[in-house]
Amino acid sequence: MKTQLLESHHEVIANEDPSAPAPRTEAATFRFASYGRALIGHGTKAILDVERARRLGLGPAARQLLAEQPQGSILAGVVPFDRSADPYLFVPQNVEDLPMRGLMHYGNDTSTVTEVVGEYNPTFICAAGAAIDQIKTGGVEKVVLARSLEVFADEDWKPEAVWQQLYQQNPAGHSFTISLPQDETSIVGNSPELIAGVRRGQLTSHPLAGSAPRLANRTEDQMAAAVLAGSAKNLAEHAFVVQHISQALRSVAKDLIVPSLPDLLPTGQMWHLGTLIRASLYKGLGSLDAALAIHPTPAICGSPTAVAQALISELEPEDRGFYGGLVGWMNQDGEGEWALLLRSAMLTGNRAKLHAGAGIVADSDPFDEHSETAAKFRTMLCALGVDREGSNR
Ligand SMILES: C=C(O[C@@H]1C=C(C(=O)O)C=C[C@H]1O)C(=O)O
Repeated sequence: MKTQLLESHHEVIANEDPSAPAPRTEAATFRFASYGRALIGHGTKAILDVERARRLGLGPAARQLLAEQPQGSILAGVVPFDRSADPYLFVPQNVEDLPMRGLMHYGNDTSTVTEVVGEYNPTFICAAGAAIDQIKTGGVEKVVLARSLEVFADEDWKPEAVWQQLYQQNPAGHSFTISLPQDETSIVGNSPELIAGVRRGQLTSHPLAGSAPRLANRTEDQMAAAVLAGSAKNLAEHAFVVQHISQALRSVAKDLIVPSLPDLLPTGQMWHLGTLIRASLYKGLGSLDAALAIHPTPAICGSPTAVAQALISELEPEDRGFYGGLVGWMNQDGEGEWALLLRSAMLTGNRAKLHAGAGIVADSDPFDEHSETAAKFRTMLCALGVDREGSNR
């Protein structure tokens, strides 16, 4: 799919020979794997000027920057959860489009974990209780609260190794790394949620809301999925997200096709309710415009958006940064993929900082929501080597 997306790309280096040695891509500034292929960006040719983005709007500024680049360039990067904070979007010096199977050379060779800090988080439980009180008072229906966790290793984390682990565990997700220009930090993750994908003008969005942890016993796991699919609370929460997104997409697309019932999406660690929405993107717009029209969805923020966002700033002890934002890429035809930035970690030296959140509604139980975030952490924890035996689905 990506080969077709980038068929006009003059810098693509094909690597279809299965006997060829795995290309080494340790120095990549961007990696984005989905559908069995990966875009690997090297170097940084240009960075989107945040002043230009403020002046023109992020979507138009991104398209303008791409139009100034040599044919075949792509824009890659991250947009924060908070739309008023600065994005980090850049044009890699060159980009390769490679089959994932040719890239997997790390195996289980990740750093050894020495300490995990924050597995039980009473502050989150109190914040969830306060959010439930606010919801019952009125003015806000749902707020998604997140918490963080730190994992330390005996040596520096290797973003590429963690990325390969994530892909191995969840090949159906969108596995990414981004090297940030400051602090020698990389963001790495495996998102199950496509906010906007565009190919030949056709837009797809696959919002998720409503979750349950996967279970080791096969029968129990199937039961958990069936319970989720029949849960009135989760179905209502899901329908609400789909309605919000369908409405928001009408500003950038037409001919929306919205299934009336969600499907069940399994990741290695979670079951989710998901709805595949399809539409035709208006001419002249790109995949980033579509993603920005939806972001932040009630699945990561809450509803109404502004009230939920204010409550998140009040109740969460730290700024989310890029967690809950967008990660992806776009080419000069506007095609591309933007995923929700979650099931992720910021890697700085030997420290990994993880985030996970859960949607709080009037009948939520703070302890259950804490458990849901614990289940969502498992994607990254397994990739980092904590609890790897729980990742064998
Ligand atoms: C907030 C997270 O996940 C989001 C919330 C979900 C839910 O409430 O069911 C499901 C998927 C994501 O949209 C996270 O993984 O940190």
